[in-house]
Amino acid sequence: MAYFPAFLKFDDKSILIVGGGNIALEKLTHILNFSSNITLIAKDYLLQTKSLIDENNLKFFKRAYEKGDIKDFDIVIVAVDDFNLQESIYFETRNHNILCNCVDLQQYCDFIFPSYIKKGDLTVAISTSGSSPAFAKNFKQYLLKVIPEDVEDFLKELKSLRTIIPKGKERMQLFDKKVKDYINSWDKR
Ligand SMILES: C[C@@]1(CC(=O)O)c2cc3[nH]c(cc4nc(cc5[nH]c(cc(n2)[C@H]1CCC(=O)O)[C@@](C)(CC(=O)O)[C@@H]5CCC(=O)O)C(CC(=O)O)=C4CCC(=O)O)c(CCC(=O)O)c3CC(=O)O
Ligand SMILES: NC(=O)C1=CN([C@@H]2O[C@H](COP(=O)(O)OP(=O)(O)OC[C@H]3O[C@@H](n4cnc5c(N)ncnc54)[C@H](O)[C@@H]3O)[C@@H](O)[C@H]2O)C=CC1
Repeated sequence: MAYFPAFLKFDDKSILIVGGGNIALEKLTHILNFSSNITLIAKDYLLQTKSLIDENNLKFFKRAYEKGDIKDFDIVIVAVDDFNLQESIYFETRNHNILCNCVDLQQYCDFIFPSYIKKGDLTVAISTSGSSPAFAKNFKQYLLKVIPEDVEDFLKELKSLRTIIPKGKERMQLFDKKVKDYINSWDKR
């Protein structure tokens, strides 16, 4: 079954990352763009992970995961190099109202991380449903070259016009044309 693409409200969720290595660092970097309510538990932390923790004043514990650690969290990301621990934390979360992501075992993921672009209010998320994360990453890099920097300002302008112009057919047509013209102009840049 395919994954349902949705944009989650993150700033009211408490997030636990188990692990402090390369992949925990990647997941942490991505999540920090949307929330700072993040706690980490790991036996060891990469220097770079520890710097991000300090810069963002995050709560962290330098120790092995213990059963029950998940219970106060809404979202748990298990970024450890231990498949048994990934599996057992996933099954622990089944007794709670917790969304779980295990970095190696897709069958134990309630959600998967997309590759994404964020420019102001524009977010483009790319997933291959786990078929090829490398494709998701490289396709993002391609799209980054296509989408112009000023898209952020263009969206601001549209947002403000939507508050001024009354709703209705005319407004729909006006916005449709304005956006078409803007996107068509990318080819000529
Ligand atoms: C299922 C998923 C679960 C999840 O992590 O949520 C998952 C799982 C696994 N990834 C693996 C490998 C790699 N992952 C990346 C990169 C990214 N992986 C991400 C997401 C996801 N990875 C989810 C599916 C996303 C989708 O496609 O829909 C991205 C998009 C987002 C992010 O990490 O935040 C981020 C790019 C971010 C960016 O730059 O934009 C690279 C490329 C690289 O690092 O250069 C490689 C090596 C090349 C390759 O394998 O393709 C392995 C095997 C590990 C091994 O071989 O040991 C597994 C486990 C398995 O498949 O068994
Ligand atoms: N989903 C994805 O995008 C990808 C997933 N992976 C997978 O991610 C996993 C992690 O990879 P890396 O971060 O590179 O490994 P790493 O060796 O850099 O980090 C592993 C981390 O897990 C922690 N850890 C291990 N056992 C623990 C325990 N019992 N309690 C608390 N912390 C514990 C270690 O202290 C360390 O911080 C690997 O199994 C790899 O196959 C790899 C590439 C991409």
